[in-house]
Amino acid sequence: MYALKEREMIFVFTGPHGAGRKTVAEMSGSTLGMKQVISYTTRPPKATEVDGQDYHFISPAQFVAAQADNEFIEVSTVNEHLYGIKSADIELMFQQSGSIYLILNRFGAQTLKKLYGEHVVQIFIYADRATLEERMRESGDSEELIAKYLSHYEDEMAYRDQCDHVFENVDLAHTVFDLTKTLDQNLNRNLLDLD
Ligand SMILES: Nc1ncnc2c1ncn2[C@@H]1O[C@H](COP(=O)(O)OP(=O)(O)OP(=O)(O)O)[C@@H](O)[C@H]1O
Ligand SMILES: Nc1nc2c(ncn2[C@@H]2O[C@H](COP(=O)(O)O)[C@@H](O)[C@H]2O)c(=O)[nH]1
Repeated sequence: MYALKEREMIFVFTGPHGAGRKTVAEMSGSTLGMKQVISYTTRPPKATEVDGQDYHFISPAQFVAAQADNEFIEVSTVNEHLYGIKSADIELMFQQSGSIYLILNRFGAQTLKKLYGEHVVQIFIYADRATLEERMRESGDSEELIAKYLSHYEDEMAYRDQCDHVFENVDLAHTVFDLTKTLDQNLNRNLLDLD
């Protein structure tokens, strides 16, 4: 496991699927010069997804081999597919930036908190169930997939109390504004004059 240096910080974005975690994390992350650690998954890519950008898409055999080599710091199964974060990727991203971010379900968030303690800031992004359903439908997810994702909604929502910051993502510009300000304060930079 990569040993963090004193000032290195990990921001974990968690919350229900489709809440906008990826969207807001990328927007605030790029403003603050943070690097994302991309997960590996055995899930097939969706039409709009790019390998190496959204996920590293690998076969179940490749995933199992990497797991046997102890390459993953954390592994989770979601809707019958495997997801994981490689320790080497955390180290690599820290070579490029003093703070990194990941987008994980509650199990991944919990694991990173356990491993890295005070270095981890957990950020919960959510929207109400009907809004998420509408967003998933708009993005072209099948009814079967929408039902699968929504079956985790209540469990993911219950994790909000474990998180350091909670944002309801209704108006995107508003969420990104508040989030960027919060991250900036967590980094003790106060570089941004957002008021
Ligand atoms: N505030 C918002 N208002 C309307 N649409 C939004 C808002 N935020 C994000 N979206 C849209 O909702 C969809 C889901 O967003 P995103 O992929 O960022 O969510 P996520 O929580 O990362 O989910 P996933 O589990 O797919 O990674 C995307 O089509 C995105 O453009
Ligand atoms: N615990 C982990 N959760 C992860 C990881 N990579 C992604 N995720 C989360 O899984 C669900 C499903 O993702 P989807 O892209 O298939 O909709 C979602 O909540 C992701 O944030 C990981 O490495 N570990």
